[in-house]
Order: sequence, then structure tokens, then C-alpha cells
Amino acid sequence: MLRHGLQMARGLCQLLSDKFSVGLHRNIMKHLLPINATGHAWSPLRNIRAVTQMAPWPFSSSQPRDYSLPNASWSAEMQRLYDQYSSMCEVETEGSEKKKGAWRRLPSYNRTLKYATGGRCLSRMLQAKARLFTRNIEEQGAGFEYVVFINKEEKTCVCVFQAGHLLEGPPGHVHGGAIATIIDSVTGTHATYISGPVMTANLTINYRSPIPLGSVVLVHSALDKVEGRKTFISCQVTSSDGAKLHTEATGLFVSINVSHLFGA
Ligand SMILES: CCCCCCCCCCCCCCCC(=O)SCCNC(=O)CCNC(=O)[C@H](O)C(C)(C)COP(=O)(O)OP(=O)(O)OC[C@H]1O[C@@H](n2cnc3c(N)ncnc32)[C@H](O)[C@@H]1OP(=O)(O)O
Repeated sequence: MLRHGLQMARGLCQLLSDKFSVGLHRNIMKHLLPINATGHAWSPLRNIRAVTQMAPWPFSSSQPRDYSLPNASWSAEMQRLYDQYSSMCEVETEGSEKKKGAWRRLPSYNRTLKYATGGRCLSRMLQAKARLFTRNIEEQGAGFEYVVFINKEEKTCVCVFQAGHLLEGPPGHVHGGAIATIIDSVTGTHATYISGPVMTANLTINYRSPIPLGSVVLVHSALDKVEGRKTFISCQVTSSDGAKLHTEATGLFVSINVSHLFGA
């Protein structure tokens, strides 16, 4: 329980770390880290620094898998684009100095908030088996292979996405629902980075040209505006060279108090 709670906390804190105050972290951590290994209440403020800074993973011999890293199923084009954006990311150099780069790769894990109950108690079985929709297929390359990079200065995101054979809709092409899923994931992650915890209120999609199964495409996400609790994002899915437009979308994301996910 502790391991999975901390796993999500690490991802969420990395996502939010540049943007938000300790006050928001306090709210999130209250839900993510309710008890420690000895059953005593955590002090979120006292432990946030340890959680965000801990490395390597202290509670298990194996780190949780970061699905945004390359694997053997990635095509040469996927790898090329990963390398291209990675080369523009900030990197730790010797002596822990950071080389400045506008881009940052976002890590990705296959568990989401473990304690979210949807307003009622989930069974332990369901909690244990819950997996992030896009990261629930064990066979590498069969489903969603993707990595998201965020540009902190331009407030844009790019996702390099390779659609596997299980995402077929029309013969030889990607299912519209799978395209909607990757768009929701990228724009939702982007909105979370900009505004903190959000939920998708509206997603409008125009499918312009089919995406061949197995191909690599780019999902470009841009911030349109923030109005109070509403974050508006627009998105384009293009071929990897940018020449062909596959899909266009706009999304509205509404900021939520995390307790919204806990039935409060
Ligand atoms: C916790 C974070 C974890 C992060 C981890 C990150 C790592 C992992 C990344 C994975 C990334 C996956 C990203 C998937 C993201 C989902 O797929 S979320 C799932 C799908 N979405 C839902 O289930 C949402 C269901 N709907 C709701 O819960 C509620 O309707 C909402 C959206 C929270 C809004 O309810 P509310 O808080 O009561 O707000 P409400 O007062 O109704 O509306 C606020 C404003 O928005 C407007 N509005 C609301 N809905 C609409 C609408 N449909 N159209 C137009 N305007 C609207 C209202 O008119 C109002 O406007 P103003 O009057 O302020 O101008």
C-alpha cells in the first residue's frame, strides 16, 4: 500500500513540483500518504521533501517502471523523436549542476491515485488491480507507447505516440476512441501541469485523416487560456514530420479539490 501510494506521490510531485505551493502539496499528500509503515499518521509537510527527493527507491529492490522510457518495441522513428526531444531537456551534469533546457520529459507510471473511491469504498481487489488505462497492457508495443515532453517556457506539450496492434479500429488504422484517449491523456496531463488537479469537462474532437496502425505521430498540446477554474487546451495530432494533420481537438479542464475524487 505504502509503495503504491508513494509511487503516485512521486509522479504527481514531479509533475507539480515546478508549479505549486506547499499548500497544494499538503492537500494532495494528505490523501496520498495517510499512514506510514508503522501505522502512524504521516506529517505531509515533514515528509514532502523526503518523498520528492528520495532516490533511488528505498522500499523495494525494484523501482516502479517508468513507462515513458524507451523499450524494445519502439520503432526507429519513435526512438529518433525521443532522442530529439530528450536532447532539448534539462539534464543533471557532473556535480549536480543542471544544464538548462526548455523541455522536460514527464515520467509515467501505471498506477493512479490508489485511494480514490469514486464516492464509495472500492473493494480491496479492485484497488489492487486498478491500473492507468493507457498503461495496462503488459506486452510492450501492443497498446499505447508514448512519452510526453513539456516545454516550461512556451507552456506547450508534445507527446510522441506509437499506436500498437491492439488499438485497431478501421482495418489497419487506429480506433477513434484510442485517439481520444491519447488526446485526453496528453491534454489532461498538460492542464494538470498548468493548473494542478483537474478533470476533463469537455473534449471536442475532429478526425481529419486516419492514423495507420503502428505509425508514430506527434500530439501537440497548447494552452489557450485559464479562466478561474477553467483551463482551455487545444491539441493537434500530426504525422511525425508534421506534414499531415490527423486530428484536432479542444479540451476544457476544470480544477477540482482532490477530495472530489474521494467522495467528499
Ligand atoms: C487528481 C489529478 C491527478 C493527476 C495525475 C496525473 C498523472 C496521470 C495523468 C493521466 C491523465 C489522464 C487525464 C484523464 C482525465 C480524465 O479523463 S477525467 C475523467 C472524465 N471526466 C469526468 O469524469 C468529469 C466528470 N465531471 C465532473 O466531475 C464535474 O462536472 C466537473 C468537471 C469536475 C465540474 O464540476 P464542478 O466542479 O461542480 O464545476 P461546475 O461548477 O459545474 O463548473 C465550473 C465551470 O466549468 C463550466 N463547465 C463545467 N462543465 C462544463 C462542460 N462540460 N462544458 C462547458 N463548461 C463546463 C461551468 O459552466 C462553470 O463555468 P463558470 O460558471 O465558472 O464560468
